[in-house]
Parts: sequence; structure tokens; C-alpha cells
Amino acid sequence: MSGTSAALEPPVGATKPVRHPDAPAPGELLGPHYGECFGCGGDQPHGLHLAARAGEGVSITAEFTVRPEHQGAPGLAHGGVLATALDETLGSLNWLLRTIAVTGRLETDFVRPVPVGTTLQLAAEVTAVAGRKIYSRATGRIGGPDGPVVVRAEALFIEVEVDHFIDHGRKEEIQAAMNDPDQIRRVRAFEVNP
Ligand SMILES: CCCCCCCCCC(=O)SCCNC(=O)CCNC(=O)[C@H](O)C(C)(C)COP(=O)(O)OP(=O)(O)OC[C@H]1O[C@@H](n2cnc3c(N)ncnc32)[C@H](O)[C@@H]1OP(=O)(O)O
Repeated sequence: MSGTSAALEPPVGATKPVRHPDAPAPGELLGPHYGECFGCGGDQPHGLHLAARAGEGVSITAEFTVRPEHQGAPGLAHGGVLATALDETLGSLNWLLRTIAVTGRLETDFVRPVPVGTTLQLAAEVTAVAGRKIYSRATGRIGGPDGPVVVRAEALFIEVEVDHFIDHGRKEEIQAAMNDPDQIRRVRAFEVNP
């Protein structure tokens, strides 16, 4: 049972999302947006190591395999970890809009338990845009891309300036990111947004 709250209903006048002309091609693996990210970073030993791929339009697919360090109940994925996988997949939609945005609201339905060892097949799309507000939804399935839905989410992301991270992040990590040429390159890709 999904219960979308009023905050996740696009307002009258919301528009369809527009894929940025420089968005990664459908099928292209996006790679981590930040090596230390708990969702996608390769430098986080206990992270999700979620791998996202550009889809058609403003959509994304992603995979995440539940490991023992992601347990809540014995042998089952922690719900917060599953919400993280959904959040990360939804956040990856930013690559296709070339917009920097953070999660304002994330509503999650946990439909079935997800065992350790399972690969979650995620799919997400932006449904509408209204000013700084980006409306999106995602599903996670097991047993393949056409398997049963085990989690789903609807979200509202809010567009921010890059200063959001500089102003609020801890200085050590901000400085390290600024000294990393790969990180600078990833951020610059978003600064060409028309
Ligand atoms: C390619 C990159 C891939 C990245 C993947 C990352 C995946 C992970 C994504 C995340 O997890 S991001 C981290 C978790 N999120 C945060 O830390 C965000 C914390 N919250 C904030 O910093 C601020 O609340 C926020 C920037 C979201 C909004 O503050 P602002 O002062 O900029 O905006 P404001 O409060 O004026 O809200 C702007 C509009 O959004 C609406 N809004 C904001 N938060 C809302 C909310 N929670 N629910 C509903 N509506 C919300 C707000 O009502 C308003 O609507 P109107 O324009 O119609 O008046």
C-alpha cells in the first residue's frame, strides 16, 4: 500500500523533466559521484557499492547486492540500508538533469523482506519538475529486473548550489575533495547546466 503525501504531489504547473543534452548515453555506467559515498563509493568498505546506469529519458537503473554487513534482522537487509539504496538511485537521476539536488523527502514502502546475498534491481525516474523541486519515484525488485517489487519510494529532491556542500560539509572532507582532480571534474560537469 503506497501512501503518497501531499508534499510529493507535483503542483499544478509542474513540467515534464528534460534530459540534459550532455547526459550520459542510455546504458552508460555512471560510476561513483564521490569515492567516500556510503551509497556508491568504492572507498567505503561497508558501503552499498551501488552501480547505476543511465536509462532512456530521465531514468536510471541500478544494482545493489545485500552483504552481511547490511543486515537488520538475521539474514535480512536493514530497512535503512534499503532506503539508502533507493535514495542513492533517485539521487543518481541528477546526472541526467545535470542539476545538483539533495533529498528533501523520501517515502518508502517495504513490500517484502530482502535476504542477504540478494541483488536488488532498482529503477528510478523523474516524474515532474517545479522550480527547484524535482519529483521522482523508484522501485527495487529481486530475482531480476522483472521480478517482484520488494521496495518502492517516492521522493522530492530540492535543487541546491554547490555552496550547499561547501557551507555545510566538514572541512577535512571538503578540502580533500577539492584537492582531488577527479572530484573537481565531476562537479564541473554540473556547472555547465544552461
Ligand atoms: C550525481 C550526483 C548523485 C548524488 C547522489 C546522492 C544520493 C543521496 C542523496 C542524499 O541523500 S542528499 C542528503 C540528504 N538530504 C539532505 O541533507 C538535505 C537537508 N535539507 C536541506 O538542506 C534543506 O532542507 C533543503 C536544501 C532540502 C531545502 O532548504 P532550502 O532553504 O534550500 O529551501 P526551502 O526550505 O525554501 O524549500 C524550497 C521548496 O522546497 C520545499 N521543501 C523543502 N523541503 C521539503 C520537504 N522535506 N518536504 C516537502 N517540501 C519541501 C519547500 O516547501 C519549498 O517549497 P516552495 O518553493 O513551494 O515554497
